[in-house]
Amino acid sequence: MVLNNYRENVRGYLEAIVRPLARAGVTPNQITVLGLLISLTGAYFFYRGEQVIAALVLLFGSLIDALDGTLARLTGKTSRFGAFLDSTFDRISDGAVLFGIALGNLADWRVAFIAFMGSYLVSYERCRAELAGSGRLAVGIAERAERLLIIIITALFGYVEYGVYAVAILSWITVLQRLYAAYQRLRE
Ligand SMILES: CC(C)CCC[C@@H](C)CCC[C@@H](C)CCC[C@@H](C)CCOC[C@@H](COP(=O)(O)OP(=O)(O)OC[C@H]1O[C@@H](n2ccc(N)nc2=O)[C@H](O)[C@@H]1O)OCC[C@H](C)CCC[C@H](C)CCC[C@H](C)CCCC(C)C
Ligand SMILES: O=P([O-])([O-])O[C@@H]1[C@@H](O)[C@H](O)[C@@H](O)[C@H](O)[C@@H]1O
Ligand SMILES: [Mg+2]
Ligand SMILES: [Mg+2]
Repeated sequence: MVLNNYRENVRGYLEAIVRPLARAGVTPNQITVLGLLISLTGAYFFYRGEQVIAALVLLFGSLIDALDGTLARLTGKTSRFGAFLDSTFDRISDGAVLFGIALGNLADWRVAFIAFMGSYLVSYERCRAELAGSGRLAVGIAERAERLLIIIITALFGYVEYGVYAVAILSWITVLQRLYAAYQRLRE
């Protein structure tokens, strides 16, 4: 919730980046696919134990992830499939990053698994509750932007292990926060 509030502050910069792309005829879905490929590359660097490079690649991948939606909105090309593709690729990226960290022995695989379950549940809860009519359930201390930034910053300093611990704990707190919010909005 916290970082999502800053979307408006960076919108102008993101639009400046996508304008030439729009002129070149690049489509939002192409950017979405590129974003996934970059995130998978970041995951690969984690697997190789190169956490600083992985962090920089993931940071770049996050920028690309912000550009697809920006391009879609700027050119009036938002689509329901694009939204679905973006969310689906977010899940693949989230899973691949934690898998890469675990495979690369950068963190205890059991903690990575708990972080993985928590991360997926947070996003699933939002999707399922919104489908049930809760309205926008962007609630909780560790939404995707926070989780990603924790991994990126700790990896930049060579301590991604602690990032995984933090995501494991904070994502499960968010699971409880969303459970409670959904209960309040959907109980009757
Ligand atoms: C090589 C590197 C060094 C390069 C560095 C570049 C930097 C300038 C990086 C800046 C990145 C910054 C913009 C984002 C960082 C936050 C990131 C860690 C968190 C994850 O970000 C996710 C991102 C995008 O989310 P979504 O995909 O959900 O949103 P959209 O795509 O916009 O919209 C989806 C929506 O669009 C439609 N659509 C989409 C796709 C498609 N194909 N068709 C479509 O129609 C559809 O309607 C969909 O529903 O979130 C971005 C916003 C973010 C939350 C804002 C955070 C701002 C914060 C102040 C940034 C601080 C970060 C700081 C630069 C980090 C540096 C710190 C350092 C110590 C690491
Ligand atoms: O923040 P979170 O809910 O864990 O994760 C998600 C968002 O960040 C993402 O952009 C959206 O497309 C997903 O469907 C999901 O809701
Ligand atoms: Mg996006
Ligand atoms: Mg995305």
